[in-house]
Amino acid sequence: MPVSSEATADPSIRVLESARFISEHSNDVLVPEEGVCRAAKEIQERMKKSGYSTAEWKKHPLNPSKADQKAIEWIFVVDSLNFSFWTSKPVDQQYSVTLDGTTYRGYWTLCAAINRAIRNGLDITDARVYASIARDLMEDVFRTDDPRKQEKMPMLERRIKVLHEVGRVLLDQYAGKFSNMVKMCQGSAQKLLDMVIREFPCFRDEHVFNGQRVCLYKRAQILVADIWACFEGKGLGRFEDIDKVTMFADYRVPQGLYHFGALRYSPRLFEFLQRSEAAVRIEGENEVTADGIPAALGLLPSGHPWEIEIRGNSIWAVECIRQQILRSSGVLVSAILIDFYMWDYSKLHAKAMKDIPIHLTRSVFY
Ligand SMILES: Nc1nc2c(c(CN[C@H]3C=C[C@H](O)[C@@H]3O)cn2[C@@H]2O[C@H](COP(=O)(O)O)[C@@H](O)[C@H]2O)c(=O)[nH]1
Repeated sequence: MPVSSEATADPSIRVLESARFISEHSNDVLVPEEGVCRAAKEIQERMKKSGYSTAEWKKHPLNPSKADQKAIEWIFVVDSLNFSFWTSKPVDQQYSVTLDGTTYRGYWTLCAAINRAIRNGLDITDARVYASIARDLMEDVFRTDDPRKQEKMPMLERRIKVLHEVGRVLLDQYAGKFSNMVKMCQGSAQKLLDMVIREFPCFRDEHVFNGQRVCLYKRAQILVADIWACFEGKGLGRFEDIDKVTMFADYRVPQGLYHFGALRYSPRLFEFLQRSEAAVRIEGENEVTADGIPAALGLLPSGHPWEIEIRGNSIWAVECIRQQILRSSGVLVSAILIDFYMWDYSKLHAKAMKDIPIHLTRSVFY
């Protein structure tokens, strides 16, 4: 199934076609039918019991509690930097940020650091601030408050470059506000995705797999999904075509899908992933390649076939789960809510998943 390479097809449709193409041409990752059925049953029951909905989004203490234009600027900066938090360090050495007595790791360090900066008087969600922010200021934004910890926020240089790039475009063409781009899409998530992918190269999560261009658009789609969830599908977060948005291909949800049996790796891939975590723990990620991406033994370079197989099959697995839930119960669940649920579940049950390795890629895409 060749991927519609033309930009005419909606971005999320291009992602879904890419996911199907990747799944049909994978050698080391599989979406087992019986695992999908088991996962669909389990996930649907759990989501129903927890009453999982967009209302959950604002309940998290680090997410904006009010759906307004400030929240949109906050979501835009966070989702511009929403990539590559994984660490091979033991928990007590991991980079962390503490806010209001809670210590955060992984993705949540980004949100805690942004909120701490705003409280300290630096409005890091204002394009006039971040479009030209200096390195020392960004080091302070992401400082850890535990002097015993050596580890820092990964890929600081790339994060500064991303902020400069996206801030410049907003100031030059959208009066410095991402909410102006949201208003221009007239309630179409796909139109907004098109604009984001066109205007911001760092969101252009596209690769070549098996000779075909494939689109994964993880950060562009989660940006739209976070706005939709924050506004609970109303006002500026009302998108009549939101249901086309797919799962967001990161490195955490594949772990949860594997745990539920909806994803399987070949023995050689599984063993490589296990060894990588150990290798990176010993080796560290010292040397940095030309474009500022750290390289080391055991890392999967961005665009590696195995990385694309894991990410593409994760999108496809969630689509199969979504279709299985519809078939078995007549209930239409969005890929977004399945994704949000699976991500939260994977974080909550990290211990139960510790023997399922994640792939280690340093990338600005996820
Ligand atoms: N597929 C998917 N990937 C997601 C998220 C989120 C955060 N969204 C939550 C925030 C508000 C809503 O309540 C959402 O639940 C972050 N990530 C990705 O995970 C990785 C971080 O993992 P760790 O190192 O373990 O923290 C990294 O690639 C990051 O880009 C999601 O929802 N889905």
